[in-house]
Amino acid sequence: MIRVHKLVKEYEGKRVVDSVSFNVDEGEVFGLLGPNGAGKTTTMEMMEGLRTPDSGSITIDGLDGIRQREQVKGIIGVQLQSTALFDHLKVREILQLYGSFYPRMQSLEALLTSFDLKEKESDLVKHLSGGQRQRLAIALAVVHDPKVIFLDEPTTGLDPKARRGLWDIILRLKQEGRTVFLSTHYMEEAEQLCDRVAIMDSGTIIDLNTPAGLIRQLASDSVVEFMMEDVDEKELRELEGIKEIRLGDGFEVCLLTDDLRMTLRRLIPLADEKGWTLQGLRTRTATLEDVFIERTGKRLRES
Ligand SMILES: Nc1ncnc2c1ncn2[C@@H]1O[C@H](COP(=O)(O)OP(=O)(O)OP(=O)(O)O)[C@@H](O)[C@H]1O
Repeated sequence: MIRVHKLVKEYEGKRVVDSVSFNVDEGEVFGLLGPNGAGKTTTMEMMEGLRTPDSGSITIDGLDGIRQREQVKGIIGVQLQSTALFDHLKVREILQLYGSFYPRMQSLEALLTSFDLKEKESDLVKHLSGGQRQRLAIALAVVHDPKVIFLDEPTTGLDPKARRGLWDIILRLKQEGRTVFLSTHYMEEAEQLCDRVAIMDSGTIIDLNTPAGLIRQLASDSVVEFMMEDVDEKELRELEGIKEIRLGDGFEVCLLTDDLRMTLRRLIPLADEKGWTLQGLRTRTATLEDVFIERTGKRLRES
């Protein structure tokens, strides 16, 4: 459905998108994951026809994303940042207004119902909660029944309940057969929603796979976390199974292991012997966040 080939964008001589290529299949939810400044928004805005690439090509449903921008606009939907919504219009009015920009519009009633905005239809946009505003922003992106939807960090700043509400909506867009292109800082979101994820850092795609595939590539599959004062990294490194040690701010220790059972069997007696207190010891399986740190050495923005 989407083909991006060797896309390049420079600002003041600095390459912020550096020969990026990927394909997005019809009907998939494709995630672009990366830290602040990685180049996600610039990439998406070139795909949306809002910025012109310096070189490279974009094809969306067979149309040239650079030379056939007007036709592309008819088949894509772009979620506006909620701050850009017209605060002084009512929910129903803004949906009608956006619908009027296109030759055909989805049924207003169906939109209000499926985005859970029926009760709010006569409320002013400025009186909506964060989650309701985001639902409205996505409803506005699909008023013209587009094949492809671009969502730029749709759940940033939302509480967990509102975020999950939006996830349901995004999965429904997929069930309707639409292709969803999503940028996010939230690992859990990428794991839950995306069929495939491209990891972007410093203007390039450094990995692209299914969430499970990315995690499988990790050298370690489990993580042991605890808090400890005066970390003896050398002793910890010699524990069986340890692939990597990450020390966080404060006293946080994170051990990545490919043999959780053996690591724990050695860690506990070692802590007794040395008189270490391992506060809040817990284990978990590796996540996309671990993949991201391993590949980039960076953390994504904290949720
Ligand atoms: N119009 C512009 N002029 C100059 N530099 C820009 C412009 N837009 C973006 N940049 C720079 O390009 C780089 C990539 O920015 P971009 O917004 O694409 O990153 P991002 O991955 O979307 O980050 P975020 O998650 O913070 O939105 C950043 O260093 C940014 O400062």
